[in-house]
Amino acid sequence: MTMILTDGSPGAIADLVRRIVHARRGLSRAEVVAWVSQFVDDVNRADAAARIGKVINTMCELKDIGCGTMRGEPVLVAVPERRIALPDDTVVVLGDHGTSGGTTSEQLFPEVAGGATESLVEFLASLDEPVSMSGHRALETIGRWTGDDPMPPGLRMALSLSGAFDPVEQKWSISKENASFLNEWFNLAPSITSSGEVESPDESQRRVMQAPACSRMIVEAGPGSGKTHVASERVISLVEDENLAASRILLLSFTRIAVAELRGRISRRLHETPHVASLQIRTFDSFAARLLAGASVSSSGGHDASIRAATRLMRSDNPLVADAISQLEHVVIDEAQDLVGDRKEMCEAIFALLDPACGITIFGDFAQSIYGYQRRGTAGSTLLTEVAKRADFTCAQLDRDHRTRTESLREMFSSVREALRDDPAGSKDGYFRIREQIKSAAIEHDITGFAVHPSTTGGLILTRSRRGLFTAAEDMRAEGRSFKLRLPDRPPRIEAWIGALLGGLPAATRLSRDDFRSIHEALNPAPSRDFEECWDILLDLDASGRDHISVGNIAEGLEDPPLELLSDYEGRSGPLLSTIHAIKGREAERVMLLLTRTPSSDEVDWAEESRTLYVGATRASTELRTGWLSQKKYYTIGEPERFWAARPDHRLIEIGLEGDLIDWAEFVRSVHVTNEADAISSIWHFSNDEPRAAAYPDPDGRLVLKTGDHDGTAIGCLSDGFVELMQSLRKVEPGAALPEVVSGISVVGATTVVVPGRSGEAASLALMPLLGGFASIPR
Ligand SMILES: Nc1ncnc2c1ncn2[C@@H]1O[C@H](COP(=O)(O)OP(=O)(O)OP(=O)(O)O)[C@@H](O)[C@H]1O
Repeated sequence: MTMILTDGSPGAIADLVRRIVHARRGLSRAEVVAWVSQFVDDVNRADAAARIGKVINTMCELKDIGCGTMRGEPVLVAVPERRIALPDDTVVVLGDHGTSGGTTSEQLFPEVAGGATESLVEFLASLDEPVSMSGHRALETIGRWTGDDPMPPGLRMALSLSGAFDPVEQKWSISKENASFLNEWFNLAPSITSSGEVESPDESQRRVMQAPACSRMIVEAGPGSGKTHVASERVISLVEDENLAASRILLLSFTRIAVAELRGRISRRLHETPHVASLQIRTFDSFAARLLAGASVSSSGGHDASIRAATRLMRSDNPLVADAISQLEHVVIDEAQDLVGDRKEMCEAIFALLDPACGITIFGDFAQSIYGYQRRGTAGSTLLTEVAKRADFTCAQLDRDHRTRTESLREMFSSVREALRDDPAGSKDGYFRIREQIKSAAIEHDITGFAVHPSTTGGLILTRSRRGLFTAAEDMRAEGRSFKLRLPDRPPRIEAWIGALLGGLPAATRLSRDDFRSIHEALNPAPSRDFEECWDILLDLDASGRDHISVGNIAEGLEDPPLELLSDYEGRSGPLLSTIHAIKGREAERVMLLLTRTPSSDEVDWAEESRTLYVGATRASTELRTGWLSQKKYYTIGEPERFWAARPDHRLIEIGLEGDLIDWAEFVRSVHVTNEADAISSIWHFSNDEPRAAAYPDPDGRLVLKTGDHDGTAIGCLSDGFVELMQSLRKVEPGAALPEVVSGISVVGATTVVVPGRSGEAASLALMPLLGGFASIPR
């Protein structure tokens, strides 16, 4: 072995460590440190030893060398070689390779020519702890860790492999490709834009934003033209420039997430405006629920039934309702191309009651109309097409695409939209032509192994159908990849710690900071947010401006929860898997659009299929890829569709859709829950452990979900709707005897729920489990 005086760089130290371990196959750690120290040119021996120690730790962590103990003494041993391909196409080698990286190399691991044994994707996927670091600043190619918290081990390992990394100084220098890969992998670059920055409008946007408050306007424009952006700017301008009172503006959109995003953006901009909280920014469903509650009309049977009841109410000449609606001075509606059936009729009922001076701004894009199956016989009719026929509306356009970052995407966004406009009826040939146009705008297409493709570390993975989504999730799982899953038709999730801490307390309960601290400290397992963070969130929700909180106020604040407490997916890190339908209106830098060879089913609506592909492809701002998916076979049942499968002695049925559990108040009443706090504590424990639960029949003929066996704590109760479906799968009458047990139900999390007060009392809080997977029903 030649003796070299090193510059003390981590790469040089690693090289020396590797040499001696390679030569001796295994020796004590102290011996390695002593041997390497003599070559390190540092006057302070203790510093040098500490430096060498850190490098050795990093090498052990990455299994470049093995570490263990022999007779109580730490030892280092040689381990087999692994070659890891990095996103920038270089290959680094770990383990017992006998390759010298050169004594001045900044890199901890030498680069080699030739094939790799695994990719960085596989390496990172194999780590135990998936890491999502959203909220941190994105990594630059040259940088230094400045977070107050210690650098997560996953990031440390990834940086060590990706280029020059100094584990002592926590500094790095890596290639552009590797940096962008790591940003995606660790969620460092926000992939779904929800930025609240003020962007200066283009001319066409300005015309819409600044139109007189009384104008009635349809704004029909393509993806990325800023419809949602302009919808919120329109509201801001109505308040700031046209002096409309916040309470007289109604903005309706589809999902709670979209509404929370709009509300967040608008209230940040209007924070100095008095009564900004009285802006009515709602989903169609919550608008209907409010209207019914205001008129003391109760409605059961889910969202669609409430929408129909609200429409009937508005058409019933009820003076209170007519008065409330006629007070409005402006109504804004987003995504009008998807307003069909009951929701479309509800909007028309609203319009009929508006004062003639009330303005209306409707945003939509014909090319993104993808809810045809809701139409029920009124083919082609959406709020957008209906209003376009009215003489009292003018049409405006937005003419710039603000989403795309590449020329090929920009070109595809507009040419496919033209193709869709030219052929509204659609055809099979037209569909395949559009598919080819989309594929040629992709930076890669025909990807077959999307689940091992290095691009699928972040961004969106989109499927046409739920069936495709389930299959894609299974493929990712089989490769050990972490991902987030957005299942349509699932209940919304509000962070569970609120229900876990305050659930079951009477609405009138008041808590001081110290009271809350002791509840927070006692919660086991501890919530993911620390005491200070939780307290600040609750003070905001309470909104009374006092230094204590009341449960009733928090419950009221959660009726329109802020975005930071809401999520519409399960899983913590990795790309977001979603159906195209469930992702409309959102965007990401990177999109993997998964195609199936031909759309299945006998009666294909080719125009709708084409528009759906278009919506999927236009979510991408920078990188679009297309891949192939071979869908698994499942049977479906019910509306919305859910999967089931037959087994020799049982059937499996998908569980966890919205409405599969009865609501909290009914659960407490009908299952005779005497101690709500106990039930909530069990739900909290259960949702953290994510084990399986089972449902057992009770004497009243209900299927009660329990932890453990029949004597476990009740944590929920299956709804009549679910039980009916289940009985029909068993091919028995709905009222026939229930099975002795329905097992295998996964508790995938929990959500805080608001429990409406009885007869005018304030609302309170509870915690409900979120279910997933397939329930097993004996034949
Ligand atoms: N004037 C502008 N300047 C800069 N960025 C803008 C501007 N207008 C919109 N954007 C940005 O462009 C992107 C697309 O905007 P937005 O999502 O509102 O479009 P959209 O028309 O609603 O799209 P889609 O129909 O696909 O839902 C967003 O990231 C938005 O912040």
